Amino acid sequence: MYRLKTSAAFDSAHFLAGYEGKCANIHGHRWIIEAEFSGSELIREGTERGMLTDFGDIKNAVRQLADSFDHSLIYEENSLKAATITALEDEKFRLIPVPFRPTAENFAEYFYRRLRAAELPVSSVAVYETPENCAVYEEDI
Ligand SMILES: Nc1nc2c(c(=O)[nH]1)N=C([C@H](O)[C@H](O)COP(=O)(O)OP(=O)(O)OP(=O)(O)O)CN2
Ligand SMILES: [Zn+2]
Repeated sequence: MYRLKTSAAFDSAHFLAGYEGKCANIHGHRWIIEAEFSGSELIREGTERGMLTDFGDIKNAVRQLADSFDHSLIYEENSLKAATITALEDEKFRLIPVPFRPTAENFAEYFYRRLRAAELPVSSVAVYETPENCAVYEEDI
């Protein structure tokens, strides 16, 4: 089995609606997406011979996911009043609604599924909210 890893970071704000504690307030993280790709067969011919998949492809895919959230306020759909959203948009803030509570666990699954949809051989995704804390998503076999 071969395993490749790549990571990318983004700096964004979020809050956990309905949380009892400080994380209910808007606060920021330097989120790190660490994705692992695996397989038992290497490419046999062509420019990618001897590779599981080109580092360039997985690096770009994870980088694009990170950039799509960078320097934004990520919020769960229906967790902010319409008037609040309008006011923030009027200020030209970058708002990103997500259809899930923006926890490290949900982000790990979301990024995993996005990488799968891109037909990359992803096997797990870890999302760090702080250098010490991360959530890992991998599919049950
Ligand atoms: N299982 C999870 N627990 C929590 C998540 C999560 O995504 N999954 N997220 C949060 C909050 O986003 C919060 O920002 C993280 O809180 P905390 O661990 O307290 O972060 P700090 O490192 O900033 O805490 P200090 O102890 O103040 O340094 C909460 N839980
Ligand atoms: Zn947080």
